[in-house]
Amino acid sequence: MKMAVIAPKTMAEMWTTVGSTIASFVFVWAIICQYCPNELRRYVEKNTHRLASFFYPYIRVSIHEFTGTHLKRSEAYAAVEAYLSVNSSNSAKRLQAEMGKDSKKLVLTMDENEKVTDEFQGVKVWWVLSKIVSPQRSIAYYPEPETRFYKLTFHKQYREMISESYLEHVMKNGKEIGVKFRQRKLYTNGGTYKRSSLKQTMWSHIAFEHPATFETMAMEPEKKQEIMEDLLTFSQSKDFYARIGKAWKRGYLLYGPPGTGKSTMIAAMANLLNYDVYDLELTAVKDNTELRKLLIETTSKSIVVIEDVDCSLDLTGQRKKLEKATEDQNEQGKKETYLKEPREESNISRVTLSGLLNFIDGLWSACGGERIIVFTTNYMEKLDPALIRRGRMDKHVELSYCSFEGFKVLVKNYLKVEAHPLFESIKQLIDEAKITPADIAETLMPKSQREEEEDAEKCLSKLIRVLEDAKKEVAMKEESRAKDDSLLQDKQETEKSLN
Ligand SMILES: Nc1ncnc2c1ncn2[C@@H]1O[C@H](COP(=O)(O)OP(=O)(O)OP(=O)(O)O)[C@@H](O)[C@H]1O
Ligand SMILES: [Mg+2]
Repeated sequence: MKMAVIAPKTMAEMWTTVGSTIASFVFVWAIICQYCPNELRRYVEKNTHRLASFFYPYIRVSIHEFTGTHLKRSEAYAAVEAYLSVNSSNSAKRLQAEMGKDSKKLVLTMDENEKVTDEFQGVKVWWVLSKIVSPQRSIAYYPEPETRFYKLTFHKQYREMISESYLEHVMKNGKEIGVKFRQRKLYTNGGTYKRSSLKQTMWSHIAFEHPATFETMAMEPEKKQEIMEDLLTFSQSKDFYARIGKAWKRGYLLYGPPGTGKSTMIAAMANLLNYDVYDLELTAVKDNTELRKLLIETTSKSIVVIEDVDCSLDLTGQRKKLEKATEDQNEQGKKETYLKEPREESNISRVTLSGLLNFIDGLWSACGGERIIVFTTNYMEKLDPALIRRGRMDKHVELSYCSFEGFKVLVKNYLKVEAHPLFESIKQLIDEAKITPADIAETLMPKSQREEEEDAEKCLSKLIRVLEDAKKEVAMKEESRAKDDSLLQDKQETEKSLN
């Protein structure tokens, strides 16, 4: 009974003493800060830290999302994030949820300031996710620049074991988990988002969910097989590239008329290799420096795509104009004039051909590794030869009008038909009709579920009519071209005879 009366009083007294000691310490510290010379202040500060760490038995390790001058998200941070999402999300009470692989399941990761415990070989460690908000706010409308970091705390007696075995275990597992569970992403640089700090990415992304595969692509089987083998060989050739001293990347140029499957093939490539896709909108890139920054921010195991590269920039023109300027009087002056011209209009992209060439195979292009660069174009002849020479664009793939082999793939995909008496007529027509897989796909598209099951014949008959019309059109075009050619020839001969 006596104890029960005395204990609260003693506790209260004790807290009063602790409180007044802290208050006196703060008071003395404030006086030191205000009146003491800097040297003395630094001396007191240093020794206070030493004293504190002498009594504090724990060690802390921070793993930042972006570090110092690094422009890329830290791989170590990503590995810790993945590791903790699997190993410790059960013990965290506040979690963040993000869509996982193929949008099937939510992946949970710990929320900011949440503390979780992990155990390794009987040793307990603690992880906390924190963030630092930079005191310099750039522009009021944009979010404050902030960086996040994981803080690992463990007892100092396990220092060696944690720094040698545990961290290695976290990195190894985290990377494996990251590859296994990550939702692949489709990135673009085309948005209106502006960077508020160096540490925010220039790419925005959504989940990559394109269903195209090489199996569903209409192409000659041998050509398809060759491309698939080339891609798989590339993805397994890390050591080979290191041995021959070449950056681990490969360039693909896909060319052909519209609707022949260039974009579809990029999706099929990404699905085959399990890569992310960076769809680079070149016209939205301000200049070569921004292009380089975008490149540095791409991760490995990715495909960087520039669609319709002939339309993206006046690459051929740029070079020609430059050459002309060089030939003209006052070489240097003219060259500079041209280069400065677009600066007046701030929206015009100032990416140059040499900037793009550097992007593909300059020194920076090697960072990250395991990257495929794909250009697509409808007009290969419009491109500067330097841009597409072998070594830069290692593989040139022509996607052309639909062949009979391609048709068989499409009809199997769309109508689930592998053989039909009407196939023979289609085989006779298809090469001369010069029709794209996109047009065939549209004709074969069942208008209802019933049609798919019951009326393949109707679709195939319709396709035959479409092919016949297309064949007639091709014949007419060829006839008119022949007429034009002969007219031109006549004109030239008349001119020659007059001269
Ligand atoms: N080779 C192909 N195999 C299967 N489907 C195809 C093929 N080519 C085209 N298609 C179909 O046609 C549509 C358009 O194709 P896609 O966008 O890939 O053509 P593209 O060559 O990229 O055209 P563009 O030059 O206009 O960008 C696709 O949605 C796809 O369904
Ligand atoms: Mg396309």
